[in-house]
Amino acid sequence: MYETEEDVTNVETKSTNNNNNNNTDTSATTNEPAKKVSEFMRVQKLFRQVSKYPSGKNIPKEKRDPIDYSIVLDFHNIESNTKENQDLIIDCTANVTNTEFQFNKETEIYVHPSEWKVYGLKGFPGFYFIKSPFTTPQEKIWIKNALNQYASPPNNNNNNLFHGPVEGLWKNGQLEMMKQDGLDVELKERPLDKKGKQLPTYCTLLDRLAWATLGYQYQWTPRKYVEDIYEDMPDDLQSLVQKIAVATNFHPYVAEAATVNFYNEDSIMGGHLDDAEEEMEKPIVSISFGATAVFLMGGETRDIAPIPLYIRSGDIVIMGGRSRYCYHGVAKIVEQSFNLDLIDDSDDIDMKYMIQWLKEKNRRININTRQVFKEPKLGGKLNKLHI
Ligand SMILES: O=C(O)CCC(=O)C(=O)O
Ligand SMILES: [Fe+2]
Repeated sequence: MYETEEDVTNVETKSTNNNNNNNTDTSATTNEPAKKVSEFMRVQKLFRQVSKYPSGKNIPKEKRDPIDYSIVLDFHNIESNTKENQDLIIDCTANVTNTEFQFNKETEIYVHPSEWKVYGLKGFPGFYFIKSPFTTPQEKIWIKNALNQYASPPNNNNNNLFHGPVEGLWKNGQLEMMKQDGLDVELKERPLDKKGKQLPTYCTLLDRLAWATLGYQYQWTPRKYVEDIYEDMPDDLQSLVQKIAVATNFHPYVAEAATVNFYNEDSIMGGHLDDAEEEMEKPIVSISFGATAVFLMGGETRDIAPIPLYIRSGDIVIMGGRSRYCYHGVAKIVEQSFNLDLIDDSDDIDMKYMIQWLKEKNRRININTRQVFKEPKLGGKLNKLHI
């Protein structure tokens, strides 16, 4: 990962290691000179709105031409698909739900596998789509994990690259939000970063949060994993994806690394391959929460037109087999698509603020895991697992 077409052609450079929200697309305009664009880029552009008047002034969001979503494949509403898309959908439910899962305490609130709906895509062997198997409380647990734990040291994230380790990112950001709401909280002075400058507000850092890494910490500049840069993989994430691997016949599977992506209403992820792993025969297992994405599932070159499909809150995508070698990306976060079931009316104040923060910018969290080594090493901790 991630050399995108933007990087290659310099049409729009997406940097992964600076301090800006690297996913944010600020470039959509119709007045670009005609260029030879790949099929991947052509489809990606169908989901970009003209954002500037010829004068260069910004067009307000509500005045932009609406996007035509009619070609987007929807596994949640099979009947509503175009005939072409219906022909691509393979119902694999029976193969998967026959598998017996060991449900344990942490996982018992998933919908039981016998009730899962699982689909494949014609022409993409090894690709599976599991319609959200999470209950709403379970979705909230993953959101909390991502914000509290995954985006904090010792795991790396894009803010840490720039400022050095930022402790308590969510906790401190929430205190700032509570203060803004007029609540009686005391804010501590923000520490200095690695360059000796005071950290920006935690809310600013949360707004810029674009990615975090788990397990073997992917090194973005040399584009590789380094054997001795490893932090513990969370046990609950390991347990979840191993069950998915059993269900989809990729067992045994050891998640040794994960990328956690934080999207907002303006984010995109350009077409890319995830090919830094020595082990490419094991799938990428990808879970998402919050807003809905238009995901592009492409071919082994950018010259093949990708299939746009919706990924909603709680859905799981498995890219194994040949689909592990295919270009993919996120073309659009669908306007006002935040999963309203997540709105929290409990007494859990942290959860309430997390959901509010996600909803206010139609945010989406994606967690995707990979096995890195052919002989999994898990940072020397493999014997902890029972696979
Ligand atoms: O957000 C997604 O659904 C895709 C993320 C992805 O492809 C990646 O992190 O490599
Ligand atoms: Fe990817």
